[in-house]
Amino acid sequence: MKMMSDGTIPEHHPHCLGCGSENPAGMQLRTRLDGDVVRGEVTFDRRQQGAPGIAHGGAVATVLDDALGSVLVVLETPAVTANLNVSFRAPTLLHQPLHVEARVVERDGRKLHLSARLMDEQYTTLAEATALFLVVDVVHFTQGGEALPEAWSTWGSSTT
Ligand SMILES: CCCCCCCC/C=C\CCCCCCCC(=O)SCCNC(=O)CCNC(=O)[C@H](O)C(C)(C)COP(=O)(O)OP(=O)(O)OC[C@H]1O[C@@H](n2cnc3c(N)ncnc32)[C@H](O)[C@@H]1OP(=O)(O)O
Repeated sequence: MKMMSDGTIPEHHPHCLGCGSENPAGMQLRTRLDGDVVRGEVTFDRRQQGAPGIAHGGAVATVLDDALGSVLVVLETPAVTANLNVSFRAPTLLHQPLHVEARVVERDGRKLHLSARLMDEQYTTLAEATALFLVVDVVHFTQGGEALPEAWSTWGSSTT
């Protein structure tokens, strides 16, 4: 299990590994492990706006997918999103601190069934996702021709 000394989960985006930079679309998502659940906080701003004052659904899906990616870091298991199903339960407002959580539901061979939830400050659900991740060999991530983070070299890459 891979964590920093303060319990936070290291940044898992290869392009900004270790630099404390932003996630896709400029979203800052810091995650930590709480029992079996990855928890994090995120605040959307105008860069993620869809309708006026409201986050774009694609940005919401990105945060949920990214929180699920943190679960992979905890598991130290290379996997990719095969299917992501998002239910939007209430408008996600910009400029509000939000809670995110993600967890493993079930593992069946290469198939990782995961779930994630985005909540407002009062923990009211705004969006929830179920996802199928498929465990892949590390070779999968070399297809873009970029160097892989050193930390990934110790991860289990068994796909069985
Ligand atoms: C050692 C170090 C390693 C380091 C690793 C770091 C880990 C990453 C950590 C951090 C990363 C950054 C953050 C991540 C954040 C979010 C993750 C993303 O956004 S990932 C990008 C978007 N996703 C893709 O680009 C996938 C594109 N798709 C593919 O590459 C393939 O389709 C793939 C690998 C997913 C599956 O291809 P196949 O050839 O390996 O497997 P087949 O034979 O098609 O399927 C296997 C089983 O899964 C089912 N399956 C496949 N796709 C399905 C789907 N969409 N829905 C339902 N079932 C599906 C099939 O029906 C089959 O099931 P049956 O074995 O017959 O029971």
